[in-house]
Formats: sequence, structure tokens, C-alpha cells
Amino acid sequence: MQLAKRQLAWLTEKILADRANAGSSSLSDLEWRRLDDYIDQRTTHHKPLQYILGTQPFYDLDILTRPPTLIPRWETEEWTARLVDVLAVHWKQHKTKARRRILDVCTGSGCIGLGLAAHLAPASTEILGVDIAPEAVDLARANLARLRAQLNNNDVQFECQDIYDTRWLARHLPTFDLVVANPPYVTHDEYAALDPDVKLWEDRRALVADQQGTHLHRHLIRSVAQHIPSASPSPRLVMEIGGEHQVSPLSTCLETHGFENIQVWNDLAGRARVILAS
Ligand SMILES: C[S@@+](CC[C@H](N)C(=O)[O-])C[C@H]1O[C@@H](n2cnc3c(N)ncnc32)[C@H](O)[C@@H]1O
Repeated sequence: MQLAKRQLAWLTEKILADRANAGSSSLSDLEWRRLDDYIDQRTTHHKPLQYILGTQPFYDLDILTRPPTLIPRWETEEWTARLVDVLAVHWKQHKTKARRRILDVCTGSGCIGLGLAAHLAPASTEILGVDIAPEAVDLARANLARLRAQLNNNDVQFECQDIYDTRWLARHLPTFDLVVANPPYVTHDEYAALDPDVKLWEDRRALVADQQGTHLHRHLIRSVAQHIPSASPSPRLVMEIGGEHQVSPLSTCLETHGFENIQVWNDLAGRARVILAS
């Protein structure tokens, strides 16, 4: 009930914020009809609030949201901020003259890449975000255009790219210091049990992966091991995961491919959320 009231308040705020003439604080007939329409989209059609509002806060950035591209989640925001702190320490200890290069695989709205750019040291980093979905890349580029002034003079670009393209990987991966990713990690069984808010509106490709949700993670582990040599204790690969059940298989896979300093970060809810290694 509390949540429903809060959502109604946010929808009303959107209408008030969108109005051209801010003279009156009460809603006109037209605005009441728009509010009715928003409530209908939310309740009857299960449209997520963030798609109706059109944005979602991520770190201190206001990220545009548009179906079917995944809405940025608080868990991702949390580890992105933690990663900024970790990289600041590592990169201070292991200085290089060149800018660091980060590949944000499965970039979606671009939230991770943009969040990193906005908080890493000024003019220190080049970030490329790639996604297989053209509509995600369009949205990431719209976010880039909107947020450019907040990116600390760090360079960010987005490209449409299937990360299973081995020729692209062989050519481009060796130019990066670090790969970050929030890949699809929901198992087929978990997907069947998800809310209609998610299933009806967010791209299935953004969520589901074979091999108990670890297929893309394993592919990234193999690819990074092959193309990005271990140069320092700094992380080489940072991936979001779906929980404890994925820790052991992915740790084994990382060890098999020669990774060191394997760590798991829990999120604020105490769930295993990120696996990283150097
Ligand atoms: C879980 S979403 C993450 C989006 C965003 N990084 C975030 O954290 O909100 C996963 C993304 O992976 C993309 N994706 C799925 N398969 C891919 C592939 N083979 N190559 C590149 N991107 C892929 C999807 O289109 C989707 O945008």
C-alpha cells in the first residue's frame, strides 16, 4: 500500500514536472487523464515505473530508460561505486602514462560505463560499451549525449557488437586493461518465475543465459584469459552474478584459466553479486 502511494506520488510529480506552464499546483482535466493513463499502464499493463517516468537514478547520474533495454538496478549501482574506489587504489599503485581502457560488455543503457567515467580520475580512462541489441546502443548513446558534461573528460563510446564474435575479440580485446560486465545470468527456471513487470517489458536476451545462467561469463573468462595478459594485481575481469549458486562454478572456471586474486563481493542484501579476478 505504501509503495503504491509512493508510485502514485512519483507519477503525479512527473506530470507536474512535464507541464509547460508551472503556474498552478492543481491538475487540469488533460493532466488528470494523463495520470489515469499512467496508472493504467502501471497496473493493467504491468509497465515498470521507470519506463513510465523515463529515467532511473544511477550513482549521481540520471539514466534514460526505454523498453526493452534493462532498467539499471541498485545492485549494479552499488558495485560500480565500489569498483571506482578499488580501481583508484590499484591504479595509483601501478601507474602508467597511457589512459586505461575499459570494455563494458553487455552495456544496455550504458549505466556502468557512464558511472565509471563520471567518477574515475579526470581524463584517465577510455571506455567502450558494447551490446548486441541496437535499441540498447541507441539508448546508451542518448545517455552519453545527455551526460557528457558529467564524465570528467573521460572518453566513452558505444558500439553494437555481439560479444561471441571471435574475430572482433581477437582484434579488440588486447587493447583493454579491464573488462566489466553485467551479463544475462538468470536461469531458465528462474525466468519462468519472474514478475510480469520484468517478463512483459524487459528484453529476454538481457536476462536469460544457458548453463545455469553462466554461459556468457564463461565465454568472457576464456576470452579475457586468451587476449588480456595478467599484468598486475589490478582486476582484469569484473562480472555481476545472480547469487551464491554461480560462485563455485565460475571460481573454478577462473582458476582453470589462470586468473588470480579471485574475489566475490556481496551486495547490501547479503547476496553474492560480483565475481572479479586479476
Ligand atoms: C543484464 S543486461 C545489463 C545492462 C546494463 N549493463 C545494466 O547493468 O543495466 C545484459 C545486456 O547484455 C546484452 N547482451 C546479451 N547477449 C549479448 C551478446 N551476445 N553480446 C553483447 N551483448 C549481449 C543484452 O542486450 C543486455 O542489454
